[in-house]
Amino acid sequence: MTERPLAILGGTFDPVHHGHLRAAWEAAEQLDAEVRLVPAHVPPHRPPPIATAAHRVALLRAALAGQDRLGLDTRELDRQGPSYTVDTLAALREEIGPSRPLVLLVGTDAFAHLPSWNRWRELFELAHIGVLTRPGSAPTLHWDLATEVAKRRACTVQGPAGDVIDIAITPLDIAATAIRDAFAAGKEPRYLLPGVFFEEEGLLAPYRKATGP
Ligand SMILES: Nc1ncnc2c1ncn2[C@@H]1O[C@H](COP(=O)(O)OP(=O)(O)OP(=O)(O)O)[C@@H](O)[C@H]1O
Ligand SMILES: O=C(O)c1ccc[n+]([C@@H]2O[C@H](COP(=O)([O-])O)[C@@H](O)[C@H]2O)c1
Repeated sequence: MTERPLAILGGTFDPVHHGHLRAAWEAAEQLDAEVRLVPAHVPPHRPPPIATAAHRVALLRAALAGQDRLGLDTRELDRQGPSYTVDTLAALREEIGPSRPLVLLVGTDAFAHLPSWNRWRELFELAHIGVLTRPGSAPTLHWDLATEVAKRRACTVQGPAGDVIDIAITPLDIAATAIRDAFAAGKEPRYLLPGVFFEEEGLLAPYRKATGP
C-alpha cells in the first residue's frame, strides 16, 4: 500500500492569505495528503519581506488554528542564509525515508521560474511537483523545464518522487503584494485574509499605514 503523501507549500507568506490557504486545503483533499505550510526565513529571489519571520509565523499559526488538515513547518527558520527549497526537501526526505511520496506544491507562476532555483533538477529526485493552477498565469515554460515536464507528467501521485502533477484549484485571484499595497494605501483588505487577523490586536501592525504623529 502506498504511504500517505506529505506535501509542502513554501512561501514568503507576507502575509498568508486565502489564496494560499484554499490552495493548500484543496491539494490536501485531492492528494489525500498531509500538507504543511513552510515559511521561508530568507526568501531566495525577492526583496526582504515586510514582516519578520517570527511575525509571519504568528500569522500562519492564527490562520491554521481550529483545523487539523493543514500544518506548519518552521524548519527554514532554523537555517541561516537563503531558504533554498532543495535543502528543505532533502531534510524532509531524510526524515520520512525513501518510500513515502513527497510533493512540492507550487503555483503556476512560481513553477515557471523553477530553472532559476538552486540545484533545480535535484528537486525532482527528492519530490514530485504539484502545480497549483492560479488565475491569470499560464506562463510559457523555458524549454529546459518544458522538457522535464514532458518526461514527468502524471495524473496521480505514485512512488516517492519525480513526477509533475497538475492540481486544479478554485481560482482565487489573491496576492500578498496587492494586500500589502491595500494596507499601504490605508485600506482594509478584509475577506482576502482570515478574519482573525483583524480581530487579534497587532497581527496586521507591520502592514498598516503608520497614522498619527
Ligand atoms: N491565490 C493563489 N492561488 C494559488 N496559489 C497561490 C496563490 N497565491 C500564492 N500562491 C502560491 O503560493 C506560494 C507562495 O506564494 P507567496 O508567499 O509568494 O504569495 P504571493 O501572494 O504570490 O506573494 P507576493 O504577491 O508577495 O509575491 C507560491 O507557490 C505561489 O505561486
Ligand atoms: O530554492 C530556490 O532557489 C528558490 C527560489 C525561489 C523561491 N523558492 C521558494 O519558493 C517558495 C515561494 O517563493 P516566493 O518568493 O514566491 O514566496 C518559497 O518557499 C521559496 O523559498 C525557492
